Amino acid sequence: MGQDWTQLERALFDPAGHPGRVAVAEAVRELMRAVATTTAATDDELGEVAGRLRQITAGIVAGDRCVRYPLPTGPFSGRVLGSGDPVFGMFNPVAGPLVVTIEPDGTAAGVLTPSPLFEGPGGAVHGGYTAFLVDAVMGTLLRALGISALTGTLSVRYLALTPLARPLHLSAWVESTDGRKVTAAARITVDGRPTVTATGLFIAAAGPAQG
Ligand SMILES: CCCCCCCCCCCCCC(=O)SCCNC(=O)CCNC(=O)[C@H](O)C(C)(C)COP(=O)(O)OP(=O)(O)OC[C@H]1O[C@@H](n2cnc3c(N)ncnc32)[C@H](O)[C@@H]1OP(=O)(O)O
Repeated sequence: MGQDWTQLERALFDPAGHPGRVAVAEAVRELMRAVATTTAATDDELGEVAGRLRQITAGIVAGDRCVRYPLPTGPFSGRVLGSGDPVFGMFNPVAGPLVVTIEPDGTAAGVLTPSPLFEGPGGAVHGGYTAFLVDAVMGTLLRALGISALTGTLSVRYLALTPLARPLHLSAWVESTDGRKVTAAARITVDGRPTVTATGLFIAAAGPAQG
């Protein structure tokens, strides 16, 4: 594996240089969780909170796209830090954020404790969300390996319900490459037990890498 990712992230994206943006994303993440889960506040109280929140939002000029740094292309290893990405972006309140590390052996490992905002049936994590996570960890791995590719076909097998409020351990690796077609695989494990496996057929860009 080539250059250490941490050298690259320092050059391209240093969260320490944007403490306000990182802090506001974290605060909004906490707010979303509180709003979606509170049983203590009355409807009147929440209506009053909504008014105050609208005042805060009115003081921030919104743009059309998430603020994000250009995505580097690999090969790199080490921890991936994201900016505006919805999976691991530290500037994006919707992001887990998933912490992804590209291992020296060319695989990816990630960990995330899912928010109750992503609850699906049976008090477990929504299957669309786990599909989102496995797609992202495979896509990130390919990018880190220097392959700029889009998901062509994603196949997800749900082995068991994925519990909320437990750390999800994600792993991804490349199965095979056939010209522009790259097959990657991923798994989610909770407490040592696999709950989701996935295969992604990624189609590498015919031209230069996209940001
Ligand atoms: C370092 C890390 C940094 C951090 C990075 C963060 C990254 C974030 C990661 C987040 C990750 C998020 C990830 C996302 O969210 S990616 C977003 C979701 N994906 C898309 O939106 C893709 C939309 N589709 C397309 O753009 C095109 O259809 C693509 C690019 C897929 C192919 O169109 P293209 O015109 O280029 O291809 P071609 O027609 O010349 O065909 C070429 C070959 O491919 C085969 N084929 C084609 N399509 C499919 C298919 N669907 N399944 C299976 N196979 C398919 C085809 O048969 C042919 O094979 P053959 O006949 O040669 O054998």
